[in-house]
Amino acid sequence: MSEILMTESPVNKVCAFDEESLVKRVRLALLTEVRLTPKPGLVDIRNTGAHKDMDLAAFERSTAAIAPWMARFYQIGYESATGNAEWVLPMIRPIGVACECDMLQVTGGVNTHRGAIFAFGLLSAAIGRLNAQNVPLEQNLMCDVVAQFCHHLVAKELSVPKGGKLSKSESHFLQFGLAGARGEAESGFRTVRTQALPVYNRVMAELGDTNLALLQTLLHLMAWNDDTNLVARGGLSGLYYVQQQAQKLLWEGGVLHPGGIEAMQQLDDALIARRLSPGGSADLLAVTWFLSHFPAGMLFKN
Ligand SMILES: CC(C)(COP(=O)(O)OP(=O)(O)OC[C@H]1O[C@@H](n2cnc3c(N)ncnc32)[C@H](O)[C@@H]1O)[C@@H](O)C(=O)NCCC(=O)NCCS
Ligand SMILES: Nc1ncnc2c1ncn2[C@@H]1O[C@H](COP(=O)(O)OP(=O)(O)OP(=O)(O)O)[C@@H](O)[C@H]1O
Repeated sequence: MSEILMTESPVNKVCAFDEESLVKRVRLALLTEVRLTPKPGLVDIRNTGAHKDMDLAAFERSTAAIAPWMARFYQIGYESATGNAEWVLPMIRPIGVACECDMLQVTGGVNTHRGAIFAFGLLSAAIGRLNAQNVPLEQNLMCDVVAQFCHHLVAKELSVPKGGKLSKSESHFLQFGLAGARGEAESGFRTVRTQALPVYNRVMAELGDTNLALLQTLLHLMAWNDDTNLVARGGLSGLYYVQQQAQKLLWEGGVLHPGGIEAMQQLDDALIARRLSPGGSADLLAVTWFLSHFPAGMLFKN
């Protein structure tokens, strides 16, 4: 909590959170996610999951390269304070592309953090905009602003084929109705707000153990998030396989049950054997951890 200044007011907690705090907090969110172990199919300390082209060191280099860019996203959000929220995404996209270039340079061309850059780029711009408007930084307000930035994004980018070969994300949407990272952002991170944060908060309140809380939250994300990474790698049957295995583990108590960590390792082995990696859920886990440091605030309608 060191870099967040919290002052209690009778109505809510108000956070003063500047660009430097933001960069540090995003860096820590990404490192916390990748170092969390054991994560089924994902890169962690135990192994490289279902990936042959990336490892923990690549994620650490990638994190160091992309975190400083969050200050740029923040600035654009800050400068947008009196403008229309829908203008923000077209303005941060070139910054996102430049940030992706830095990522690719340090990973030798491997996509370690594309989904994370998108999610944290949007959140950073939302924080800048709220700070400039002198509005308290609350989870639900930040997510609401992200939803405003992404208004109609899925319809605009995925529902109208541009001719020629469909992109991976267009075909996930047009064939299966799955909107991936864009859909999650347009909903103001609905899966994070309705699934992940409540589980994370409950385990933290009961046990105060961040690792267990994050692993249990990851299982919930794997059980309910329509992760298009899994579809890209294993088709719809790959997505359903992971969702069913995670649900089964949760019925048995997940990692809070004796033997739960071993069961998580077995699921890791099963996903590696099938080349399945829930990368979208890993991104949302990092977002969950990041948002958990802010007060919840009023319920957001979406
Ligand atoms: C919207 C983004 C994520 C989409 O890119 P793309 O179409 O290549 O998407 P793709 O379907 O491969 O998904 C990208 C990543 O999203 C994550 N993801 C997948 N499913 C989900 C989900 N349900 N929820 C959240 N994240 C998910 C995964 O990490 C995945 O690797 C973004 O990278 C983008 O806008 N790319 C275009 C170039 C650009 O403008 N980049 C800068 C963005 S700031
Ligand atoms: N610990 C992690 N391990 C693996 N992927 C992760 C992890 N954390 C986040 N991710 C997300 O998963 C995505 C990488 O997944 P993947 O390698 O399947 O994507 P791809 O490059 O689109 O596909 P492919 O490797 O099949 O060409 C990244 O965008 C990243 O945001």
